[in-house]
Amino acid sequence: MAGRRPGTFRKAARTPLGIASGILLALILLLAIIAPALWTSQANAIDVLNMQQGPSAKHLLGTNLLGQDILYRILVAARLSIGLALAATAIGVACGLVLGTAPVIVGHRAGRVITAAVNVAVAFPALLLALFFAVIFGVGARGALLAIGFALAPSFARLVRTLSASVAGLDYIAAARIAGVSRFRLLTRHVLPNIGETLIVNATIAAGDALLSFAGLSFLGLGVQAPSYDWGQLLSDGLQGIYTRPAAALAPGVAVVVAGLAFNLFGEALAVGLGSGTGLPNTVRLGRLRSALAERSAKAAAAAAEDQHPSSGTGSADSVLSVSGLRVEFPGGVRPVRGVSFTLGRGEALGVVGESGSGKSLTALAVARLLESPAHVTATRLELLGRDLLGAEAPLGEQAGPAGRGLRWRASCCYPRHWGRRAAGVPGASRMSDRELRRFLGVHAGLVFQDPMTSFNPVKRVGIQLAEVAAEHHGLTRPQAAARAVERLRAVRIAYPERRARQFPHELSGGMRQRAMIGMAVMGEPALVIADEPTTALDVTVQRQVLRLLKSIQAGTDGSRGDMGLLFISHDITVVGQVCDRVLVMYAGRIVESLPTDGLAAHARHPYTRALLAAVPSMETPRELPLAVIPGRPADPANLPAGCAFAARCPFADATCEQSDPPLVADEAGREVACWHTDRVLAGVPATVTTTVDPASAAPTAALSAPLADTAANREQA
Ligand SMILES: Nc1ncnc2c1ncn2[C@@H]1O[C@H](COP(=O)(O)OP(=O)(O)OP(=O)(O)O)[C@@H](O)[C@H]1O
Repeated sequence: MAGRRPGTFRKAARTPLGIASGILLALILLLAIIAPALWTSQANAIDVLNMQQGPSAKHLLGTNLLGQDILYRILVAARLSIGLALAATAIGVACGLVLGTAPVIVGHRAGRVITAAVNVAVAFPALLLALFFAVIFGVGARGALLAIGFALAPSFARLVRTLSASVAGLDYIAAARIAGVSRFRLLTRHVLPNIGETLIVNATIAAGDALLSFAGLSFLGLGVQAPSYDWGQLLSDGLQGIYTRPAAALAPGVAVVVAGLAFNLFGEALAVGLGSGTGLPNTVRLGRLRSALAERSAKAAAAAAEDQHPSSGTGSADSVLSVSGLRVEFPGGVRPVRGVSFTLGRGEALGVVGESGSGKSLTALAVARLLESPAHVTATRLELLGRDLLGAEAPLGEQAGPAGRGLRWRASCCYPRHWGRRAAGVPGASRMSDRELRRFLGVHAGLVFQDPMTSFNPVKRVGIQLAEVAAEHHGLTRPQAAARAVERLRAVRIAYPERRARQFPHELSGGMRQRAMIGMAVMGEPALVIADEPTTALDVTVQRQVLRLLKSIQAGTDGSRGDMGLLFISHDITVVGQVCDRVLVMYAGRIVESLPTDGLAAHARHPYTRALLAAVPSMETPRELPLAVIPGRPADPANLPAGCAFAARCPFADATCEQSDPPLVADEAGREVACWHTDRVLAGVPATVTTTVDPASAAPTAALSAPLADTAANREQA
């Protein structure tokens, strides 16, 4: 919804259903425009010799009481019927917009009254409201128009309110608020443009309903009055002779149904098309998968090379999560995750660090099976508690895996709805259906996102949202789930949990929301919790509290089982050092180093890891010198070099680095690094041959090439 790219709306209509219903709708609208100009005289012509006749060659659908041709009248009535339906929908949308957005503009108290009134109005069936308003506004086309328009308003008001609430909590709205943007401007510039598409889809569907409602009112004699006529009135006229001339009644009925269906189906097609691309919080904007088989086979060779990194991805009986050869690709040759492998043991906290764009979040989302098309996720192994999460398709015939790994199977999945539908191919893994997989992940995995505001539904109370998880995945009754939600809020050290459970997300502070999010993630004591930069949005004090909380839950010092695996994603290597037992350093979609956090500064051998450590200022960092930064920019996942992706920014890089990507090699202590020059890195001897390092970044480069500064922080880490 928010931030949808231009053109997506048009693309949504390009489904088979969208095309068919679009053509039908266009024909009906064209008919409504041209029919009165072409056939009004024939429709109004009175033929006293042929009154109340059945279908004949001259009058294909017969004639009415005055001998007027029913077919021509149905064609001509299209304009009034459809015009009134569209006008009523416009009134409904306009009133809905006013009522739905009023609470934002008029302030809290008046806003609550309006919201309550809208909620009461929504409880009444729209047709009942239309009849009520029809009596108030009087008989006739204008009265019916206002009646149906106002009857539609409450549901649009509710929709606008819900949609506005869902975008109102987003970061950019908060930023605009802080910048002093007025409420009205906030609404017109930031909120409404982001809910426009959904409103249009709903308005299209509502136009079909309005058409039926008009036919109903006219049929009851409350709508269009003679000498004007619409389909409802023709239906009413035709019904008088239903037994002798059924065509006169059936034909206007068919016209109403066909036109109503065209609106509804077109709206549905738009909704399905647009809905498939809308997202999860913190997720990736999705478009269309364009991967052709030829492209796939061309990439296979490069993939094979990347997957040869031995890494820690062999899996073990005691591992919570086993990932091997995980890659994520987007159309256009974008390869943000390239053959990532790791295992996460029970009770282990594994950190993933790297600069922005290194592929950390996509790795987490792929593991949690949250990536949708056009993201193309493949892996040779993706198992949680030994169960295959990916579902596997037939092998692509690649048997050229790394020596000792034996036959290599390539599991592939693009759409969540395909989960489990593929034949199981990963040895030892059992296949799950879609439902089983959802349930399995719901019970055994929890997620904590960077911004809990976008992860919580803004219009639902916190307790209800937590309870939903328990009710859905743990089979608890409502009261049990509610009690569990309160208990979890207490466990994550939220004061007055009963009261907080009854509040909406926006009523909690940032730190509280994040703790509530953690509470939600651990509702069922999952085996795996993925925390994607959970403290980035928090101040340092709250950050410490949240980190401690996560650590205590993971280690079991808070009374929980203590065997939870924590996959902790951060761009801050010192935070990872505090929370995790082991760290994976990611660069350009690959793991370039894997080592224990204990003695991180002393043992880091990859220039990138050392650069990340050097970039952390400490109390002893000389204030007169500029802070060390990593020169240049992160590699573009759509345009990766043939050799080491870090070479262009690395002072140790030489021709070898530019030509070939170093494999991830384990030392005798089990630490893994992907660098051709670890000895020189440890000795702090930069390359003699200058590479393509950005000359503008020469000064910081010196900081990289020097051995890691002997600062207090580094000593502490060492
Ligand atoms: N839908 C998409 N289409 C194309 N490229 C994408 C898409 N989503 C993400 N990417 C690219 O994938 C790369 C990795 O993204 P990811 O979100 O995993 O990075 P990250 O390391 O988590 O960064 P951050 O710390 O900023 O969250 C980025 O370069 C990003 O531009």
